Amino acid sequence: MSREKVLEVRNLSKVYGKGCAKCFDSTGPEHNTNICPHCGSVVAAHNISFDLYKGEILGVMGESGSGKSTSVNNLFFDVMPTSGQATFFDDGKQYDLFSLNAQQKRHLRNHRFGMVYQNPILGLNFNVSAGGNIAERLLMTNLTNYREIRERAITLLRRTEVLTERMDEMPKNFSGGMQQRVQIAKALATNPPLLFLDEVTTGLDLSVQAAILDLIMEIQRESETAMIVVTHDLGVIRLLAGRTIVMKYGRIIETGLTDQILEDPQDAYTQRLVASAL
Ligand SMILES: Nc1ncnc2c1ncn2[C@@H]1O[C@H](COP(=O)(O)OP(=O)(O)OP(=O)(O)O)[C@@H](O)[C@H]1O
Repeated sequence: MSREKVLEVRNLSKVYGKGCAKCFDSTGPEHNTNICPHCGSVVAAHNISFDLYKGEILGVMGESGSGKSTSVNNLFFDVMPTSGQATFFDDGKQYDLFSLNAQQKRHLRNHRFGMVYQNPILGLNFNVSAGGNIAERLLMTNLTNYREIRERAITLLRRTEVLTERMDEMPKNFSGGMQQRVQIAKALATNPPLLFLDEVTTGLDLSVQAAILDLIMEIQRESETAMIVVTHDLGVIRLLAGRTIVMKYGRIIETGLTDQILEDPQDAYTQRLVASAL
């Protein structure tokens, strides 16, 4: 795997609420809470640091409420961080993500990042056809010709194994698995170098989950897209992620190669997570 850095995150923190001077020292795994006892604010993420390389899939694992989504949503600009830095490296350019203006953020979201949410309603426009959803994203690129856009949408839907006969139907008529495939097709429309996947198989039937995970692995093999996969599911981590971060009460409690973490977890919490999945 190439070691070209795509993303560098340093000391990212997010507090929901007004916050106080004691928030960080009074929360975290050693306090068994992410709620500050002094001011009631939620320390959703604190001191999150990691690097991501081209072609790599990084897993972010932890139980519900541990801060996984918050950490990723900061990077996709869905949430504003309380503090920290994140640098995105793209085509010889460097972007300090948390200092960008609204237009620059829009540019990265529309052209260079892709996001697939657990809930397809967040990633798809349910009032527009499947093909139209992809066209919306393609229109943000240089493609303006109707036929070219439709052909590219067909290619993407074929790639994600959505029947192209159904491309003019609304995604609300589709099964959950198909909605996820359309979301993935839409996210890939601009060939983004960075893709965020947040619990994308949660709630789907096991066989549908397996097919979506296969698709993600195929995409990784054939493109150099770097991905961050957020999940509470150890099976997803095992299959997809080369390296993994384990979070608890807003902190990273363990990080390393996925094989190592699963075979020899160092932290007691990770040991319990791994044991419970056996
Ligand atoms: N808008 C918000 N306002 C207040 N608290 C929030 C908000 N969003 C998230 N939180 C809190 O931040 C903490 C981390 O939430 P987050 O969604 O990042 O966790 P998660 O690990 O992704 O969990 P899940 O898998 O359930 O989504 C939780 O305690 C959550 O209740």
